[in-house]
Amino acid sequence: MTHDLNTDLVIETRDLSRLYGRKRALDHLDLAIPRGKIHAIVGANGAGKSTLFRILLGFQTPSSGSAYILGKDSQTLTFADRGRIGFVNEEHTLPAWLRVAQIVALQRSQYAGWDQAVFDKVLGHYHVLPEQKVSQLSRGERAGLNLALALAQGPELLVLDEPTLGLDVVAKRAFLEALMYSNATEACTIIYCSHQMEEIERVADNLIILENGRLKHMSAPEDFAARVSHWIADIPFKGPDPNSIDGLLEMQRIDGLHHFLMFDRDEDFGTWLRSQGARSVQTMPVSLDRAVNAFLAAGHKTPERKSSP
Ligand SMILES: Nc1ncnc2c1ncn2[C@@H]1O[C@H](COP(=O)(O)OP(=O)(O)OP(=O)(O)O)[C@@H](O)[C@H]1O
Repeated sequence: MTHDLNTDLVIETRDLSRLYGRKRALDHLDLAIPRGKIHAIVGANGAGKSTLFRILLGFQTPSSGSAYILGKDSQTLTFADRGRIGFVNEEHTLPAWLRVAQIVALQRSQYAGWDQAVFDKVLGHYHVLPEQKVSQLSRGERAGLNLALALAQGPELLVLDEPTLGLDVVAKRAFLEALMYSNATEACTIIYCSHQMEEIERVADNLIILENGRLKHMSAPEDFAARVSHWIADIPFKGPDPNSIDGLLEMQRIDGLHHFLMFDRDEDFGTWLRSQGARSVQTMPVSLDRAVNAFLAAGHKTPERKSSP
C-alpha cells in the first residue's frame, strides 16, 4: 500500500474517527505534528486526548481513518518502532524494590542508544542517590527519575501525559527545569499533554487544542493568546445582546462593568462598544490560561477557523 507520507511529521492522522457505541471520541480528526520542538495538546475532559494516544501507540483501533506515528501506521507498530517512542505519565511507576543504580544498569543493557550523560544531566536536578530504592524516593523525585530514564533512552518521540499531576509547586518546577535544560528537543520531539497552562506557557513551542474529538486550533501559544483580548466597558444599561457579538468568548457583568473576552477582534470592537453607549472602554492583557479556558468554554460559539501551524 502506498501512503505518500510526509516524513517531517512525527504524528499524522487522516480523517481519524473513534466511536464508543454512540459516543464519538474522535471526529474526522486531521492532525499533523512536525518533527522537533515541544508540542502541547490541550482539551477539556473528554476531548479525546487519551483515545488519540491509545490509537497512536497501537493499543486501540480507529473506527475509521488512519493514524501514523514516526511515519508508521500505528496499527502495525513493531517492537523496534515502539523502542523509538518514550512515554511518561503521571503514575511514575517503577519497581519499588529496585535501586536507582540497578534500574540504570538494566536500561543501559536494554537500549543500545542509552545516553548516560543525558541521564546524569536530568537527574542532576534532583538529590537522588544511586543506592536509593524507588520506594524511598519522593513523588517528585520519581517523576524526575522517569524523565531521566525516558530521555536517556534516546527516543525520537517522547510523550509526556500529565507528567506533573499531583506534584507540588517545587517538584513541578524541578521537572520543568530538568526538561528544559536537558536540550531534549535537539534530539527528539516532545508531545506534552497537560491541563496546566502555566507549564505549557513555559515549555511549549506549539499549542494544539482539541475539542469534541476535533482540532480547534494549532499555533504558537503566544500567537493564540494574542488573538484573545479582554475589554472592560462602562455601559449604563443592560448592554448588548451576546448573540449579536462576533467573536465573543465570554461576557460578564462585574461591579457594574461589562467584561468581554473576544477572539480575533481589534480596535473596531472598542468603537462598536462606544456606539452601543459605553462611557468608557479599557483593554487588559489576557493570560494563556484565561484565553484557553474561555476558548474551550465558548465551544461551538467560537468562530470556526482554519488552524494555522
Ligand atoms: N471505553 C469507553 N467507552 C465509552 N466511552 C468512552 C470510552 N473511553 C472514552 N470514552 C468517551 O470518549 C470521549 C473521549 O474520552 P478520552 O478519555 O479520550 O478524553 P480525554 O480528552 O483524554 O479526557 P481527560 O482529559 O478527561 O482524560 C469521552 O466522552 C469519553 O466519555
